[in-house]
Amino acid sequence: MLLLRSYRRLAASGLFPSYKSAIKGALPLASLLRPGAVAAYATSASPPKLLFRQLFEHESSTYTYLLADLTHPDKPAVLVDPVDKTVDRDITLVKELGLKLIYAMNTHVHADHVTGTGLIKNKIPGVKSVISKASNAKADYVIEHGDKIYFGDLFLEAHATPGHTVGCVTYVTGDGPDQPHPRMAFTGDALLIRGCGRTDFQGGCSRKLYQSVHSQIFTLPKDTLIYPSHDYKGFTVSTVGEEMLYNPRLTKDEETFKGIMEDLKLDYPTLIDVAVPANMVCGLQDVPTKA
Ligand SMILES: N[C@@H](CCC(=O)N[C@@H](CSS)C(=O)NCC(=O)O)C(=O)O
Ligand SMILES: [Fe+2]
Repeated sequence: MLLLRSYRRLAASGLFPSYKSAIKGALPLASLLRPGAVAAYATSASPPKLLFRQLFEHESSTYTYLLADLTHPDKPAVLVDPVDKTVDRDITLVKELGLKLIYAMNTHVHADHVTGTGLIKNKIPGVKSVISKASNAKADYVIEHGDKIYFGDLFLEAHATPGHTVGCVTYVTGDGPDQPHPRMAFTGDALLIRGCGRTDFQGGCSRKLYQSVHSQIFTLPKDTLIYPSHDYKGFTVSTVGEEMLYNPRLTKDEETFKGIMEDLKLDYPTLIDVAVPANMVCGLQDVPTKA
């Protein structure tokens, strides 16, 4: 009876044929009464709470993430790792979707691109910048391990994951009835898909990175979705379980990992001398002063 009542509620929402027409034949009655079948409809028809978009900036191969709580009247939203070059695209999207951007957050002080945080703050008054205290960078809010950044009923919890830089954090969606399942982890450059961030500048340390990933990311539920700051190979998303099995660097023991990182011999990012000083102040010095 309870299951039928919940189907009636769904039918009333207009998403499914009415209860009567379903009974008449749109769906066999047996499937209506099978608890699994009805539960599946209830799950897929519940209004989505989380709005999630993965956005890409081609020059630096950077992902920016937009998250919002759609069931809150204000539709509060956060942007993770916005890039200066794509700020107008991101702001247009936020406006088109009717969201209220409240935080522009960084996973770390980026070395390869200038953050869009400063430009966004200038273009949307009221938006607050967020970065870790350990990064020593300037922002409206400096967060520490365990801090929760709320947008509506949803939140991102900061997990300190140093090693690529001293101040790297991974933002993880919360657990609980309101929070998205599976969880999502925005790993910055700590963990890339089938890779990881380099450890040869900005206080980088391969041992720290190894311990960060193993203690803070690989301990999350295996179905946790991994969303990194960059991808250079065409990947968009992975899972904790997948990286624990197939990451060519982090599946090795710590000593082997250290050797791999020492042998990378990557060129310094082209923009490092511009990007790091700019990002230490959340990109603000690039913002034209208002008349
Ligand atoms: N060629 C790019 C920089 C590429 C690079 O160094 N990427 C970083 C992340 S941005 S700090 C990295 O950690 N890469 C790891 C790897 O294994 O590639 C440029 O010039 O901007
Ligand atoms: Fe980085």
